[in-house]
Amino acid sequence: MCAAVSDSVPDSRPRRDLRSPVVAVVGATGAVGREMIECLHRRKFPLRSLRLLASGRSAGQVLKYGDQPVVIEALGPDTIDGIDIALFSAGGSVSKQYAPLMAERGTIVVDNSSAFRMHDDVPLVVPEINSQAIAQHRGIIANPNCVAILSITPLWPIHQRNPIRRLILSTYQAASGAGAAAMEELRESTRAYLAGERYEPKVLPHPYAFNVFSHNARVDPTTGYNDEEAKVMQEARKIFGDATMRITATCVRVPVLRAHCVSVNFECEERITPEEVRSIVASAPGVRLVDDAQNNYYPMPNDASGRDELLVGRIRQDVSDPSNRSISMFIAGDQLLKGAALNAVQIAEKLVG
Ligand SMILES: NC(=O)C1=CN([C@@H]2O[C@H](COP(=O)(O)OP(=O)(O)OC[C@H]3O[C@@H](n4cnc5c(N)ncnc54)[C@H](OP(=O)(O)O)[C@@H]3O)[C@@H](O)[C@H]2O)C=CC1
Ligand SMILES: N[C@@H](CC(=O)OP(=O)(O)O)C(=O)O
Repeated sequence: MCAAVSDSVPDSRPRRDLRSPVVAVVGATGAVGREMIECLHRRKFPLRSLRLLASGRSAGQVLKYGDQPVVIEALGPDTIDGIDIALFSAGGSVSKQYAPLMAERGTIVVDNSSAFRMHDDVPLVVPEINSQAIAQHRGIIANPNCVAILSITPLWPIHQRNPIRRLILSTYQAASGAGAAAMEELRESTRAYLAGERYEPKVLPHPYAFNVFSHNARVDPTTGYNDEEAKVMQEARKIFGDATMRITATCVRVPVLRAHCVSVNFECEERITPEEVRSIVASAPGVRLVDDAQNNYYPMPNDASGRDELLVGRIRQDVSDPSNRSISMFIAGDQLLKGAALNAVQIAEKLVG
C-alpha cells in the first residue's frame, strides 16, 4: 500500500555520505522556509553546516539558526554545489528549474512544491505512512500538499484496519498556506476593518478580514474543482497507494493565521464505531485525540498553531449511513509545521538514518 516508484532507468547520480550532511534551505526567507530552519534547530538535526538560499532580493541578509547568524545567498548556478540535502520551498517554478540540476549533482532534494509530486519516479512521502518509499528516490522526494498531509496522517491507521472506500473532505484553510504576504494581508486588512478603513486586497482575490471564500487556486471550468482540491484528491490516492479510492474535497480559505482545519467524513469497508476510531486515533503517531464532548472542546486552530501534533476529535457515527460504516471527524493541524516544514524535516531525518 505505498506509492509506486519506477526503477527502469539506471541511476548514475554521485553518492554522498549523509551521516553529517551540508543542508540547504531554498526559500529560507519564506513562511515555510523560516519554519524549516526552526525545525532543523529544534529537532537537533545532525547537520555539518546550513546554507540558506533565497532570491537575489534577500542576498546578504542574515537569518539565525539558533544563536548562529547565517548569511543568505542568492540561488543561482554558482550557489548550488556542495549541498547534500536541500529542502526546497520557493515555489514550483524555482523547483522545476533547480531541483533536477541539483539532483544530477548528487544533492537529495526534498521539495515542498507541487512540481514533482505526481511523477512516477518521485516518492510522495508522509513519514508516518510510507517512509519506506524514500529509499526509492532518484534525487527528488516530494513533500505532499498540506491538506493531504493533515487529512490522511490520522486516517492511515484506520485505513490499515478497515479500508476506507470513500472520503469527503471540507477544509478551513489559514492564510499561512498562501505565504508570508497573505499572513500580512490578513493582519493589515483586519486592522483596517476594525478602524473602519478601506483595504484593497493585494495577495488574495477577496476581502480576507471577517470573510470566508472558496480557495484562491485556479478553478477547472470542466470539473468545477479548483487546483487545491484536485491536488488533495490525487495526492491522497498516491500516498494511500489506492488509485481507485473515492475522494472529493471542498477547499475554503478562512481568516485564521496559520493552522488549517479539515472536516472529514469517511466510509469503511466494514462496520466501524466511534469508540474504535477514538482508540486508533489515540495511539496514532503524530496525532493527539481532542474529543471532549462534555466541555464542547474539540480541535481548534488556536490550539494547533505552533504544535507538531495534529489534533483530531468530534468523532461520531455518520447517521446518514444506515450500514454504520461511516464516521465524521474534525482535524486541526499547523499548516506550516506538519503541513509543510516539519514533514520535510522528518523526511530528511529518515535520509540521515
Ligand atoms: N506543502 C505544502 O503544503 C506547502 C507548500 N508550499 C510551497 O512552498 C512555497 C513557498 O511557500 P511560502 O513559504 O508560503 O511562500 P513565501 O512567499 O512566504 O516565500 C517564498 C520564498 O521563496 C523565495 N523565492 C521566491 N522566488 C525565488 C527565486 N527566484 N529564487 C530563489 N528563491 C525564491 C522567497 O525569497 P525572497 O524572500 O528572497 O523573495 C521566499 O524565501 C510555495 O510556493 C509552495 O510551492 C507552501 C505552503 C504549504
Ligand atoms: N496548500 C496551500 C497552498 C500550497 O502551497 O499548496 P501546494 O504546496 O500544494 O502548492 C494552501 O493552504 O493554500
